[in-house]
Amino acid sequence: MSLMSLIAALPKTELHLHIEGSLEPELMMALATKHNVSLPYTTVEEVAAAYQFDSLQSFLDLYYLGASVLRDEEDFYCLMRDYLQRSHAQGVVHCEIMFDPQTHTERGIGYDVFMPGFCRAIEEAKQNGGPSVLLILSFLRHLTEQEAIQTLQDAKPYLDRITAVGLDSSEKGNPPEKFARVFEQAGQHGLLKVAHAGEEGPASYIWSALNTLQVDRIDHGVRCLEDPELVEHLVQHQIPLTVCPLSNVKLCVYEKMEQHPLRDMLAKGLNVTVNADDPSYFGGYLLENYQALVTSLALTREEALTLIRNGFRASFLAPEQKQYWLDKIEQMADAHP
Ligand SMILES: Nc1ncnc2[nH]cnc12
Ligand SMILES: [Zn+2]
Repeated sequence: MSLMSLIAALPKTELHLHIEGSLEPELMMALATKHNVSLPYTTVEEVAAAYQFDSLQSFLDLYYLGASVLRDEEDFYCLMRDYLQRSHAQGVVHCEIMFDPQTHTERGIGYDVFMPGFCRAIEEAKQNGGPSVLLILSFLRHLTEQEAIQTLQDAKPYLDRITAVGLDSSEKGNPPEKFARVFEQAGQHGLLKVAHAGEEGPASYIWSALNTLQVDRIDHGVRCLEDPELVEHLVQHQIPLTVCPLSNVKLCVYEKMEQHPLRDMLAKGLNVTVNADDPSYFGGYLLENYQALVTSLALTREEALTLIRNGFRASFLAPEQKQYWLDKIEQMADAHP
């Protein structure tokens, strides 16, 4: 069995996935027609051709534009259904999915529209043997903390469906400490915490996410490598980093996949996981990320197994569920030496 066939067959997690970033050009065009939304593209090929980014911001501009076609409950249902079908086909058994309420509420589309759509698709996946799903409510960091506090308030009727809060969007100039109070409030509601940090922003933002926001995981975190003391801290406390290789290359964090430090990070003992981020914008879902690591970095079988195990260890699953999947991985790895 080839390494890629083994990776494909093993149960896997997805811990860093923006549902709005899984909007495929086909669905975007269909919804633009349905709602009479005008986009600067007329064909799926034109959409794909526009996905050339030179920074996080250049991507975010198109990501928010794309999300503007999502209008009614059925649209959000289709978005989640399509993502869960694709990830199921790739052997993903558990997903922790971010959604950006403010991308929708700013357009007058409320929780009462997107939450029922998401939840219907999640229930359906559960009935059909698809992945289990936990939801992460992510605040847009280019907006104010007061707006994030309002967003958390508005989520109150839905908190039983939400596991954690997150922090995404334009990183530079919007440090984690800007959101100290809203993360504290989220903690008081019993929510877990993650934050994008050290993607484009400096290593100091990772310290701030840990010390000020008290996050359970860091999304991206690759720039920790610029601060040896931080690396030591992350290794010592085994803080999970949800790394997204295709995203990092597409957004020019690294020029080429061959330059990606993922194997060095593993060698240092960092608790690294592999994830897709915004698969329809970055050229692939979870397996395409693994494929890139195997092809461009010569990822080994042991490293691949470590990454896959780390995904379950870093997840918000209950300990017995983690153990169930970790045992399955060992059985399957033993059966295919
Ligand atoms: N990779 C990313 N970084 C920051 N914000 C995002 N929103 C969606 N994808 C993102
Ligand atoms: Zn992200």
